[in-house]
Amino acid sequence: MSDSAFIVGQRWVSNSEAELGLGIIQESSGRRIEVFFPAAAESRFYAADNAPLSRVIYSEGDKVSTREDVSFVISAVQPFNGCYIYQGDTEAGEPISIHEMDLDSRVHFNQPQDRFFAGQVDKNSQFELRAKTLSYQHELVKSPVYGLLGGRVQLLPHQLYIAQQVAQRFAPRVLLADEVGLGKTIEAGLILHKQVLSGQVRRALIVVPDALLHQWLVEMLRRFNLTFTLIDHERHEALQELDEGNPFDSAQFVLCGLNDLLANPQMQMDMLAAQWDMLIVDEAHHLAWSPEQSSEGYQLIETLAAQIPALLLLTATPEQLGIESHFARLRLLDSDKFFDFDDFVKQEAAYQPVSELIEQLDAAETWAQLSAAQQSQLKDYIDELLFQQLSSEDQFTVAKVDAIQQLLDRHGTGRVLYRNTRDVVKGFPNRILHQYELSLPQALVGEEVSHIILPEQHFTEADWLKNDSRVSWLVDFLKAHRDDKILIICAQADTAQQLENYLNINQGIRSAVFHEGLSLVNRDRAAAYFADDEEGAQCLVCSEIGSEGRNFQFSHHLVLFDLPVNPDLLEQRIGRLDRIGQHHDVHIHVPYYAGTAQSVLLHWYHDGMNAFEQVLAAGQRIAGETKQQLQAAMAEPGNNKALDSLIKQTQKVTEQTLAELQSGRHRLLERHSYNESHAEYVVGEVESLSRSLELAGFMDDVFDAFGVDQQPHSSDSIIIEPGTHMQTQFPELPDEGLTATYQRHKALGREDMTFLTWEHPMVLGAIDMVLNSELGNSAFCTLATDEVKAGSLLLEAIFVMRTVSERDLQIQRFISESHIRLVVDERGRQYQTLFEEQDFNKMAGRIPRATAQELIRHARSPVENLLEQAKKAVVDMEKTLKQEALDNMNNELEQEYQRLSALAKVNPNIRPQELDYLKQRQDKLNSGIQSASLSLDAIRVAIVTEPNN
Ligand SMILES: Nc1ncnc2c1ncn2[C@@H]1O[C@H](COP(=O)(O)OP(=O)(O)OP(=O)(O)O)[C@@H](O)[C@H]1O
Repeated sequence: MSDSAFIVGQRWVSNSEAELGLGIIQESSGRRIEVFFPAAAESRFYAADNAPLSRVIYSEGDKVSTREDVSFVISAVQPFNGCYIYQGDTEAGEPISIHEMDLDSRVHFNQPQDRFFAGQVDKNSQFELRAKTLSYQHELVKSPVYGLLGGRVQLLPHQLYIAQQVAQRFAPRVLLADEVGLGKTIEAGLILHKQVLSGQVRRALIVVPDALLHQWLVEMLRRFNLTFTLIDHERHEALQELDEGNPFDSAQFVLCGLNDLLANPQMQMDMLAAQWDMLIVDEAHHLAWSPEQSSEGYQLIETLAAQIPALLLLTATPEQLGIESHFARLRLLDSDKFFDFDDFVKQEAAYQPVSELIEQLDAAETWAQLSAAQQSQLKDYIDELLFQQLSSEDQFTVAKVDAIQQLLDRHGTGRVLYRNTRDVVKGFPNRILHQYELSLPQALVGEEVSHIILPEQHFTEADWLKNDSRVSWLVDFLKAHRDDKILIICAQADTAQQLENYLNINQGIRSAVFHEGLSLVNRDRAAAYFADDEEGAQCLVCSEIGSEGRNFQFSHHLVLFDLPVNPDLLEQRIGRLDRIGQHHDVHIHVPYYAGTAQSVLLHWYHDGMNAFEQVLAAGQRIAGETKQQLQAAMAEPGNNKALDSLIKQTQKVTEQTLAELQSGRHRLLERHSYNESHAEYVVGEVESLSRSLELAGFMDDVFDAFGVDQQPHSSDSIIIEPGTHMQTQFPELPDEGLTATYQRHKALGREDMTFLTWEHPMVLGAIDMVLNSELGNSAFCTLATDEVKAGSLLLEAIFVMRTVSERDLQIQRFISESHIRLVVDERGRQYQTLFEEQDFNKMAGRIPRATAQELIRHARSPVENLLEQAKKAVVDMEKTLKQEALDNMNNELEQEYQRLSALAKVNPNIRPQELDYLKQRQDKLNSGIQSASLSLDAIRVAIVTEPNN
């Protein structure tokens, strides 16, 4: 509507000072008008014939507010003495009718057409940036690997495979049980990150042994940009004193030490009273349980696990304490299914034939190669249709892949348990054992050799350091390896402390110590001193506690000052160095006294089960089965016969156990934990979605639009700083600026640099900033072409599908287009195919702002007509797009539902909640899509001009 006579009481907006809000004509006498802007409490005077003002008239359906802040949707607009009366119903259902003078003055124009008519036009580049941002955002959200790009991690197939499999589920509950050092923390981080980005997890809680708090805090932040708040008892107390509600509600992501929690009942109560979406528990094998009784730690986690929907338990040794302990972890994941231990043991035994069948099927090239018994077993295990395909030779090869998948899906603890081994992951360095046999020092001659496991305990305390030959051996060793970082592990904290003190003070060796007697801060400090490349310690002496969960792969020499009796502890020790990121062979050095119990242990590990040079999947079990022989041999270390018999027996048990694991449940587990071709597909998708060059181009435009300065730093990196003209705070950009790279390989080597990916909070923040602000949603340009008559007006309109629905539904995923782009003329003819986006951008010329405002004042009515034409044209498109989205969604969810409910019939690990959730989700998505509509997101009006040439 155009209405330019100035009448007292009318509402107008300033084209050049839109921030003043809605103005009221105070006086209109002849050539001068006075406008009062109540929101800014300021008046302006203008010449009536060229006032930079736009008339504001609302239409039916617009939502407005009164100056008393009562809002309503306009149902009728009545003219009244040159002004308007707006009528409607308030939210409380009361009829309301107000003069336009009584409108709220604090309006802010953000709708494209309102801004356009108010003369607020943006640069062409900003309009183009907006359209590009819509496309990029849509592409991200639609991808099945959205959430897996942003980690500062190498793209390792075994981790991405698990993360993708697990994170796509509703409230996943799994046990991540990869072998030591294969990256369970990273897998948990990837899963959490993906679920956070997709809106499924808003609040997460991590509970870990106190010694690992700092490491988790740092890993989550530097690798995933997830900022956790550490709440220990001191912080809990401080927060309590502030009296601002439950201390655990003070942060979105919280990290806690298990022991700290156990010592503080109030902390436990507060933690249980808070709402969480995901719980992660590291080193979960510490939670002791038996059918008769469970530890306090177990009980606490059990209570938390019962009320938090998603649960990730991490342990490298799921069966460390035997099958009972394994069952205890599974119970936490799903107590409905794992409620009877004896039943579970029976089920476990039943996996063997399935596993064998899978192997036989895999090896067969034709149906006929399978025996009649195997064929009939398959008939029992798989779907009828699939069985028919499998048994007809021409379909055998294709059906075989599906049949194996079905067998894996339906049998075993598969869905709740993932375990990758070094055999699958490959590329790990060798482990090399170096044995140093020392003769018994004089002071120990006559001691009971069968007791010598920790030799330092057999000297007088004052002089063990002087007399224990392992110490002098160690000093020589360290001096001979001056340029290497050496990790030394011993069982006892006292030993570690005294040994380090001696190395440091008496021998002048740069060393650090790490044991349970130190505060967490001092432990982290010691680890950091050891990690420091330039001025750091040459060696770190750790007690057993140092051997759990820590990352010391920058070192490749490990000294085992003594040997633990538990094979899992031995594996934990070696796992500090033999982990992802280790680039050298790992050298394991063991000094020991000949003819003592200690030497028996060494032979048992090395000659009996090869535990130093390879990872043992079942060390604990082998230990259990050879316990008696071990004790006998240790009781008489000089008795070669006993030693021989121990070694032979251990070798036999090891061979048998490994063979069993290969064929039984472990083989099933291995197959289900890693599917090479799917893993490669996931890695490929992550790589192709990463598009670092495009991201750099996009961010150049964003920095430009928001006034952020950037300059090259070194190859592949930039320095970003707030510019002097920056008007709003730029997300995640500190005042002092930062150095960033778009390259993963660079980011992995340079942790001081920010790694910018499409999922980095700065990039996500920038995308939000563009799309949630009005930047670029109204533009005016020339269009140099001879395809349309010069002087005509065209409208380029961008529509997006909007819906009011919960974020975690991610409706965008089902909508095939990020936006609809239309180019129309006054008669509704469409030109978007003739002038494709890129071409239009190239042909679009700048119109100076003042000229644009002048033109807009005269073009209101034709532009309103163009808008009408565009809106008419999208009606059908909206229907098609919605129908497509509904079909896509129903297809996907229906298939998923069918698959899961078929599975639920045979696999008890499918929780009924998962099926309910799918149905509810489908319903919510259905109504979300039904209520979606195409809404105008941006407009660019073009005046056609003659081509320049
Ligand atoms: N994808 C990856 N990219 C880069 N570094 C990785 C990756 N995966 C793991 N790492 C590094 O390898 C080391 C081992 O990973 P992590 O701590 O997650 O293993 P883990 O299985 O939890 O070990 P443990 O069994 O000792 O607790 C860590 O230093 C981790 O940062």
